[in-house]
Amino acid sequence: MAAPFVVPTVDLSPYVQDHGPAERAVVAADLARACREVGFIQVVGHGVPTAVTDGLAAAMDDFFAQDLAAKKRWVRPAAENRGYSPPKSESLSYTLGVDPVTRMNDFFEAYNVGASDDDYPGFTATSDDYAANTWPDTADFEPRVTAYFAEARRVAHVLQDAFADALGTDRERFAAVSDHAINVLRMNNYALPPGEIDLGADLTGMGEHTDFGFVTVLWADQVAGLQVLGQDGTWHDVMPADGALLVNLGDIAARVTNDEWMSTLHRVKPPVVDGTIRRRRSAAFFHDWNADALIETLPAALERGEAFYEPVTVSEHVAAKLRGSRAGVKNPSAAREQARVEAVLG
Ligand SMILES: O=C(O)CCC(=O)C(=O)O
Ligand SMILES: [Fe+2]
Repeated sequence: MAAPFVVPTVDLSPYVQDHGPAERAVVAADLARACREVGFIQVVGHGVPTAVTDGLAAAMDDFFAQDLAAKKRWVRPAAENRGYSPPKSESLSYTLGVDPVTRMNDFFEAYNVGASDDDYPGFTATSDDYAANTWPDTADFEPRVTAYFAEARRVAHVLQDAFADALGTDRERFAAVSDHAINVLRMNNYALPPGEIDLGADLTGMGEHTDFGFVTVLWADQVAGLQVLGQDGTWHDVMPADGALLVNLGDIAARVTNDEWMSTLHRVKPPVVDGTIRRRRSAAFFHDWNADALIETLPAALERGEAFYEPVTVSEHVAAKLRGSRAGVKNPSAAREQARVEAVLG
């Protein structure tokens, strides 16, 4: 029988506060097990001040509370992956190369910000991956979101070092491919006005998908809705423990480890209570590496077997995924993911 589904909790403080190598080795081993078996981790001891996450939540509330017309002033071209995405403008299951089960787009609305080339002295972007941010005019949106972005990026880099240790890989190897990383923070709001809910329909907050990057740091409300696909082939509700951030691996981590680590499928189905969606918020910080970095299987993983994936640049990989989500084109290079999803969804 498969082991019961549990998202392991890992205390990152030996890395955050730079305790000795013995304590760090224990953390690295715990992370490795979680990455192999689940692909999701409850991370405590991350050092993100509550005032910063409170500020993020308040900035999101102020922005999303506006009417749709006011929010639509901040829509940007899809290729830039910045600004406002209205409800039902994306369909995440297309990123996997499968049709959405309901053939209805996801109802989340989102605001995206990300790294721009100004953040990286000496680097000049040649693609849309580093588009400058636009900041809505709601009070203190920029300082509050920027403060959280910096913290989430710090946590992602701490995790990246710990992952290098866990994989027995030189930290420099990952640092070199992320010195101008495409980092994106997607702030998600799951809410639909009463009356827009057709109770007969299978409502999807965000369709099933895997994240594209190396690692995702996820802040979320303690409201049900996030569901993670277990090794048992069923969906499990996951919400952050008190004070925890959820961390999950993305496709880059699966590719470099030749699927020894899991880029786990997940989706969001917020609960409907008395005919109204229980509002839920989340903010996913995607640490995606440099646009021009090549995603290649690590030598240690190749010693264990033939590579499942062709090398691809981060930019090509992200573009193939986003074409699916935004333009309704099934991602043709997601064969392995597609097989996994179809095994579950039929
Ligand atoms: O809302 C959530 O908890 C998950 C969001 C997510 O998976 C994403 O933005 O990629
Ligand atoms: Fe995700």
